[in-house]
Amino acid sequence: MEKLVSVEGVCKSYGKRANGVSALQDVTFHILAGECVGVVGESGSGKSTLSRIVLGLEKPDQGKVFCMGTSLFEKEGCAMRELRQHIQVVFQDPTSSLNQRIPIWRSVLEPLDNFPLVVPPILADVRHSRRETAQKLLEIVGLEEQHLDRYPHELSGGQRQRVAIARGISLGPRLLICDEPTSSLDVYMQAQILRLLQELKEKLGMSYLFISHDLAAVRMLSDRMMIIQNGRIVDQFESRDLYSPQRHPYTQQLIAVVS
Ligand SMILES: Nc1ncnc2c1ncn2[C@@H]1O[C@H](COP(=O)(O)OP(=O)(O)OP(=O)(O)O)[C@@H](O)[C@H]1O
Repeated sequence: MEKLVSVEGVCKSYGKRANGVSALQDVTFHILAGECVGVVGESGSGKSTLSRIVLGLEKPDQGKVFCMGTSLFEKEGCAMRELRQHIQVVFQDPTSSLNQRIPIWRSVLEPLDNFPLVVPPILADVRHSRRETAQKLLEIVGLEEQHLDRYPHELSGGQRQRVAIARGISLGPRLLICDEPTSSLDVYMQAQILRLLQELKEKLGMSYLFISHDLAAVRMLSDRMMIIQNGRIVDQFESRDLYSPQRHPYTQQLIAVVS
């Protein structure tokens, strides 16, 4: 199967070397087309640094990231922009990722407005109309027409996260990075958003890099899992093998904490 993303020997430090923080150390993994790879780690283990690097927002000090066979940091201008269109992200806090001053329908369209020539297959029949495009995107994430003209503060946290997901899928990306997408929600909403992500994975066939400190959530959605500790991937396995006795001692510690 096609390797959609390859991360090879990535290292990243912040601050001066002697007393700096090593956020990622020799990180290597890949994501296949249509696959969901989960990353679990404690606070400060390097998860968000990894997502920023795969998004192309931060350069690694060492190592390479390939997206669809092209090195992410060797491209510039239009080529980089085109590559970025295929990697989208949903962050933890939907409130800060949505503009409070514009209605939901305009927020949903922002990524498409930045790429006016992109017509993802799911929007082919409505792309001629901005309003219909926004409505279709909301429908796909389980919101209704009545939500189009509301402002972010007029929605619940779970509904705002659905809007953020609608934006995330609007360009028909090959990879959706979900960086703690359920952490700001209550348990009931968390389950709903996980179910939505699961449905979208099946419907749209995109890959996910699903980042969380929640072992159970990651296991539910992921085909494969990686455990990150102090910037290093210490364990990688098929999700069904989470409880295998062969797991790394640190993975076993994480399991013990939640069981
Ligand atoms: N811009 C930065 N400047 C300095 N240090 C940073 C910066 N970004 C991250 N770090 C440090 O790098 C390490 C990894 O941080 P990162 O945010 O990637 O971890 P995380 O696993 O996402 O944590 P959390 O779950 O709390 O968000 C931490 O020690 C953090 O303090």
